Amino acid sequence: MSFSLPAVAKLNLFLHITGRRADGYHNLQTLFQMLDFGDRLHFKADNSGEITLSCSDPSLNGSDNLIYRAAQLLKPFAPAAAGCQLYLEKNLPMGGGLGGGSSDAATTLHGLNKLWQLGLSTQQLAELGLRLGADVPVFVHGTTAFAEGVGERLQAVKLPEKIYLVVTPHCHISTAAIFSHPQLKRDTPTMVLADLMQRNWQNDCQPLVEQLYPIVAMTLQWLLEYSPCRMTGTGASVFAEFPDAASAQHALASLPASCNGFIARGVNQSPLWAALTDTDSNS
Ligand SMILES: C[C@](O)(CO)[C@H](O)COP(=O)(O)OP(=O)(O)OC[C@H]1O[C@@H](n2ccc(N)nc2=O)[C@H](O)[C@@H]1O
Ligand SMILES: Nc1ncnc2c1ncn2[C@@H]1O[C@H](COP(=O)(O)OP(=O)(O)OP(=O)(O)O)[C@@H](O)[C@H]1O
Repeated sequence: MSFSLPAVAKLNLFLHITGRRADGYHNLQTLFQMLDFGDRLHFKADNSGEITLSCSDPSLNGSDNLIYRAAQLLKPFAPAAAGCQLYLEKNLPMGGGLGGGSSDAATTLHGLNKLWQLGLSTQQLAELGLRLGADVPVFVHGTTAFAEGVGERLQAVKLPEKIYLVVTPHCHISTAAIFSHPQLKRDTPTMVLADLMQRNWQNDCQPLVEQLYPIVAMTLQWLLEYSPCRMTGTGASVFAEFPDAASAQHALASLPASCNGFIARGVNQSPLWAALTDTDSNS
């Protein structure tokens, strides 16, 4: 059996940090917007009992890849002879706040659950995924969602499916470094979702990241000429909403050389779900 599945990006439309837990992790309130753009993972079953992974970007070939680690988490649920060959087509920038690695891990969990016919529920996959990272559960559920806790308490939200220009300045920002920084704002009051939806949306990591990485501040200034914009996650990517693809394309055409960018549509449900249904009907 073989098939391929998408691993899409997310935006944090707002990101509030409401406190720090004893284990160092932070409690958040965030609105995850799924996009229709991302990586692609190819799955092939074999009877080797081994997991092999190769990537379009060879720097990702190691066993610390979240895809490999997700596959290892599922291996104990499968017969000893169950093996797989995985190939990652990497399209998303890394360390960009778009959740690429987490999304790859979530797609791996769904893909191998199918390939090895494990019959695990989405909830079981999300709980396993949380061991790999706070962003993995939302990609396992694959819907635009409001999240609390460290990002694992999810409530699906339906939003208008808008066009976004996503711009990633050429700098790598470590999520752990931002969350452990003494100057990070960690005291935004917890609010109910209805109030959060009414307010101006903000990202509590943005002021610190703009200060530490002037290129992020400059990219936001450039994008602001076209449309109101914000940062996603802990950066470095920033995004703005556009009324249509043509106006987003107009801005993308004058992208500074210090950045990469792509245009995507916000979707309420990840295309992963439709692709999983297709593999059902093809297998
Ligand atoms: C910034 C976001 O992308 C917003 O969606 C996520 O909160 C980050 O999720 P992630 O990359 O999956 O994060 P993890 O791989 O679990 O953790 C990376 C680092 O970020 C810190 N971290 C992460 C999530 C969180 N709620 N609080 C944290 O303090 C942890 O100290 C950890 O060392
Ligand atoms: N499959 C993967 N794809 C990308 N990065 C991976 C993967 N597996 C492990 N990594 C490691 O994780 C780091 C962060 O990658 P990722 O692209 O997920 O960051 P991010 O978009 O900032 O994520 P988040 O928004 O969840 O913080 C990379 O620098 C890389 O070393």
